[in-house]
Amino acid sequence: MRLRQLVQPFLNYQITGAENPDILHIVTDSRQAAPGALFAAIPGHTVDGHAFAAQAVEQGAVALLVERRIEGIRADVPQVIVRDTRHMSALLADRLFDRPSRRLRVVGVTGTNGKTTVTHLVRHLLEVAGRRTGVIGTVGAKYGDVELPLPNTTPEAVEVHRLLRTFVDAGCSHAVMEVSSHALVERRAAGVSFASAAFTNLTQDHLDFHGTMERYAAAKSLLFARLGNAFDESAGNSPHAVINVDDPWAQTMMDATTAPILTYGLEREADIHADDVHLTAAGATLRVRTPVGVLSAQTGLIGRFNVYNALAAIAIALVEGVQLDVIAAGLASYPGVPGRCERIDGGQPFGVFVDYAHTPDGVANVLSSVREFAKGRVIVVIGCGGDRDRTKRPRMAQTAAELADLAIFTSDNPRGEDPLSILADMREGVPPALAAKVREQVDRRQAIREAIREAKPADIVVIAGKGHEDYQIVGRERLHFDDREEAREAIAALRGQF
Ligand SMILES: CC(=O)N[C@H]1[C@@H](OP(=O)(O)OP(=O)(O)OC[C@H]2O[C@@H](n3ccc(=O)[nH]c3=O)[C@H](O)[C@@H]2O)O[C@H](CO)[C@@H](O)[C@@H]1O[C@H](C)C(=O)N[C@@H](C)C(=O)N[C@H](CCC(=O)O)C(=O)O
Ligand SMILES: Nc1ncnc2c1ncn2[C@@H]1O[C@H](COP(=O)(O)OP(=O)(O)OP(=O)(O)O)[C@@H](O)[C@H]1O
Ligand SMILES: N[C@H](CCC[C@H](N)C(=O)O)C(=O)O
Ligand SMILES: [Mg+2]
Repeated sequence: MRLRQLVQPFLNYQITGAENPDILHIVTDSRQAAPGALFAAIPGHTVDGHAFAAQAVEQGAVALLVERRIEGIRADVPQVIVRDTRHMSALLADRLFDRPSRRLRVVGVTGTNGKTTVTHLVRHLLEVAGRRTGVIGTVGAKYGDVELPLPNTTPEAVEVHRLLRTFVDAGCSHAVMEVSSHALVERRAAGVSFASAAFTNLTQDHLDFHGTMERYAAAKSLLFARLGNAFDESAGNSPHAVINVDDPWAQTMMDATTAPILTYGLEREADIHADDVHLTAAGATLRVRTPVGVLSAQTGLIGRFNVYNALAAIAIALVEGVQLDVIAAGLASYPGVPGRCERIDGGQPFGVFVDYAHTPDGVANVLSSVREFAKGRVIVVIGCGGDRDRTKRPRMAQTAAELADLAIFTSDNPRGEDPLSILADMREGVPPALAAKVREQVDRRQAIREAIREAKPADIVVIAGKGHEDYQIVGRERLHFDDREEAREAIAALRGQF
């Protein structure tokens, strides 16, 4: 599409020169600029993309999207000057890719915990119902048999629209995406027309970025505030807000939206309400009242928190018109998400789970869930990520020390921080009375080995915080490291003793 045609619907811009190049793609990283690219210069948290405009032009960019005119750029390269390049790059990508989100039913899932689990479960339910569905989130993008790695839970906006276009071209009718709070603040989902949006819960995380829980909640509520705007009804059902009514922040999300609301929960009265739940070591059985009838279901997902995730997925599937019996079949056949309570079985006489709990609430949930069926002790290996919310460290540590019989504190992704100082932050959360339950081993590999060597028959070892990650970020390096591989090796090393 020609540059002037691309920007024409947006009134508030200025453009330099008289050129009108053909725009083939939009890039926000100068290193990806190529002939035919429009380079969008984004002021980031670490550097300002405007500093790389000249480099983008050298690499072939034919136009620039900027917040101020950049001197020294060739006159035949037009500069489109706008107030907010992050926002405008999203809207232009939506237009360049021919509005892919309007050709799909896009479901957005937000909340502190459970997004990956819910999105993958929804994808499974929709696929069982015969709807081809793409997913975007922490473990990457997936459609059909294709899996693509992604740098963030919600990628930047141009990438989001590009992926949605890929899903349309691959014949998908639906897309399910995790919408993180960072993404909402940074407008990574701008221009996406959502068919429905779900809220799982809000507990402490990311206070380094948002400052307070109120601001964190306000970020999440942005997804509900815009729900249904510019929605094309010919595409299907009206957009719905799907809300976990048992969460204390539910009302904030409900107040933000003008869309119809479908609530789910276990405690309070809800449209989708589980009124008979049995948790077992193998998962859960549940009886769920819905506006269209009663559903008896069984799931292999472990723990009460996963019953909430299942209810969110049931609600979304209902909004998308999936029949109750198909939902029940889908719940029963769902294989689970990599790195979320993933069972590692190397023939050992104790349980080993790799889990992604990386918030105080996530740690409490996974440890209390395994406690319900553990016949022996619960041992946890846990660390906290560097360069992220420090205030959650002592709380995660305290929760681990309270709920486990033995907690081995170790490194997660130290990033730019000294692993020992992260351990010191964790230690501060442990009350003296619990100190005897805690050990420290800064080397994660050794910590996993120690936990597995320590386990006796019927104990359960939970390796928390890194889940599906197959790397460890130390300084600026990303080294291969996979908790599941490490656990298997540690078990194999003991095999003669079982
Ligand atoms: C704090 C934050 O959100 N950072 C995100 C942000 O980076 P940034 O604003 O710091 O970018 P920057 O490095 O300053 O660069 C500014 C601009 O210059 C460009 N640039 C830079 C260098 C160069 O040579 N040429 C060039 O053009 C960059 O491409 C960018 O457009 O924009 C980048 C591109 O979209 C993101 O990858 C990056 O995520 C970083 C890696 C990150 O760690 N983000 C975390 C906090 C995050 O977003 N997490 C959420 C939630 C996770 C969850 O709990 O689910 C997520 O959605 O992943
Ligand atoms: N509904 C829930 N409530 C509380 N904790 C949960 C819930 N679902 C999952 N968890 C815990 O949080 C961890 C992460 O789950 P999941 O990956 O589904 O969340 P997420 O919201 O996608 O996380 P992220 O913000 O990292 O993308 C799980 O491994 C589990 O320990
Ligand atoms: N999506 C989460 C992942 C945290 C996982 C943990 N392994 C860490 O590195 O802190 C975040 O961006 O905070
Ligand atoms: Mg996720």
